[in-house]
Amino acid sequence: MIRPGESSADTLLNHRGIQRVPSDRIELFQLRQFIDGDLRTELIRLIEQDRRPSTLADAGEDRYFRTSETCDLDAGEPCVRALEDKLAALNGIDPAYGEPLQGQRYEVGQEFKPHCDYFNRGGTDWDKYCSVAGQRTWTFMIYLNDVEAGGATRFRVIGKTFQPEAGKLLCWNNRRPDGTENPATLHHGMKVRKGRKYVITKWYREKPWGW
Ligand SMILES: O=C(O)CCC(=O)C(=O)O
Ligand SMILES: [Fe+2]
Repeated sequence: MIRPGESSADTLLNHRGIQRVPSDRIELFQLRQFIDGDLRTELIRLIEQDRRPSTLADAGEDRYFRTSETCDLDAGEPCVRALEDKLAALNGIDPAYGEPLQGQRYEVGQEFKPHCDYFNRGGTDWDKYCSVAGQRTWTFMIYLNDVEAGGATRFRVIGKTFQPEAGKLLCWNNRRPDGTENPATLHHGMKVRKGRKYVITKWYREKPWGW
């Protein structure tokens, strides 16, 4: 039996059309056309309405590390609920273990430099972000639009790059099979060169988020 806060390759591969990305270093999957045009339009509208500069845990010296804008999506909005339901059906994770959905918007020149989504144990912000819900476990990310140029997501340790494509979902386990954080999940939201990029990010935790 799988734990309520967990997903697995077997669960994900039950979904028609999902592909495991070949790598023996990460559990990483891609699913095209996960969400339709109406839902994408609604989510983009919400991001436009409520965006604020993106922030970082353990922010270092580099003010240009993450230059995008972020939107905390209101769980009461019907389109946000619809996306939560689709994610739960795909990954089998009890929604209590998820952080609230976020939207990200990148203008030309904006990026999120190479990083891992898990928090640094012992980092200055560990207690602030992890004392209740624990470490991040899985990441689910959905591209809401096609980008005219740039904006790919590059996993440089495993040499794989994903182009933004409206409705496409990427998801990966931030841990190795033994449960420790996996540095091979390092990824870079590369600069948008032309157009604008919108994505949804959903992160899960070891313990309930405490909604
Ligand atoms: O925008 C991307 O391609 C990556 C976003 C990302 O890595 C994040 O929000 O953690
Ligand atoms: Fe990330």
